[in-house]
Amino acid sequence: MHKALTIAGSDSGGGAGIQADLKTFAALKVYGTSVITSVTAQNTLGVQGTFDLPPEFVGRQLDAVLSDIGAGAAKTGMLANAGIIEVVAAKVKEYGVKNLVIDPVMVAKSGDLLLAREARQALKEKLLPLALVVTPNLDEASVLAGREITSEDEMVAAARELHDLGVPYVLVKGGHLAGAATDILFDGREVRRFTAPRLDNRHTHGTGCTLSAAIAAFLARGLTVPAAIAEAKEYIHTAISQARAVGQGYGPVHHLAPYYSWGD
Ligand SMILES: Nc1ncnc2c1ncn2[C@@H]1O[C@H](COP(=O)(O)OP(=O)(O)OP(=O)(O)O)[C@@H](O)[C@H]1O
Ligand SMILES: Cc1ncc(COP(=O)(O)O)c(N)n1
Repeated sequence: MHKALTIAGSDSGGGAGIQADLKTFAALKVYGTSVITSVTAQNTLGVQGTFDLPPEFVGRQLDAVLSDIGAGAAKTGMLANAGIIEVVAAKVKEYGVKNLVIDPVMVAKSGDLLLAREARQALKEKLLPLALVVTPNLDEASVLAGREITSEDEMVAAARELHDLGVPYVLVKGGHLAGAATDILFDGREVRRFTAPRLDNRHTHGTGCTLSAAIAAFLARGLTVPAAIAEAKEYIHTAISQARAVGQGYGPVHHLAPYYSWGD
C-alpha cells in the first residue's frame, strides 16, 4: 500500500491544511496519515484563531506514525513556530523520512500569519536542507530569497538560489502572477516550466496545500519528482476548475474522490 504523511495545521473549514491534504491523498488512492501542528478556527472568510500544539506533542504524533506505519513520502504545511520546526526536523532525521515535500506556508490567503515571523530563519536553516522538494509561492520565495520576486525571470533566479541552500528540487509557483499559471522547477541542471491556462475561479482556498499533497502522493506511488509535479499540476488544475462556493468567501478546490461525487 502506498502511504503518505502530512505534517500541517487543521483548517476547520475543510479547505486547506490537513483536511485538503487527506482529501488529496484519498483521491489519489494513497493511505494518508497526519500530524497536526496547530488547530485553526477557520472558514472561507479567514482565520479567526489559532491554537498551536506543544512541540513535544507534535513529536509524539510523529513517533506514533513513523514507528509503526511509516511513510513513502511526507509533506509539511503550516508549522506555526520554531519549536515545532525543530522537532519536525529532528524526527525527519531520526526516522530517515525520504521524499519530503516542504510547502513553506507563512501567511494564509486571508492575510493571517501561519508561521511566526521569527521562525522563518529556522525554516530556512533547519528544515529546508532536509527537503527533496520545496514549493514556495511568490511571497514565500520573496521571503526566502530576501527580495521581491515578481516575474518569471526572478522566479528562475530565486529557484537557483534556494537550490544552493541544499534543496534538490525547487518549484516556485506562479499562481499569483497574471497570465498563464506557470510554476518553475530547478533541479540544479535545468529549468523546467509547468504551465496551465489560468482559470477564472475565485474558489482557490487550499491550492498550495493540495499541490504539495499531490506531489507527495505521487512520490509515494514511486514517480520521479518531475513526473510527480506534472501529475500534481494536472490534479490541482482540475480541482480548481471544479471548485464551487462553500460558505461566503473563497471556497475550497474540489477533490476528485474516486468513489463519490458532489450530488446536489
Ligand atoms: N487561477 C488559477 N488557474 C490555474 N492554476 C492556478 C490558479 N491559481 C493557482 N494555480 C496553480 O495552483 C498551484 C498553487 O499555486 P499558488 O501560487 O496559488 O500557491 P499558494 O499561494 O501556495 O496557494 P495557497 O494560497 O493555497 O497557499 C500552482 O500550480 C499554481 O500555478
Ligand atoms: C491550516 C492551514 N494551512 C494552510 C493554509 C494556507 O492555505 P491558503 O493560502 O489557501 O489559505 C491555511 N489557510 N490553513
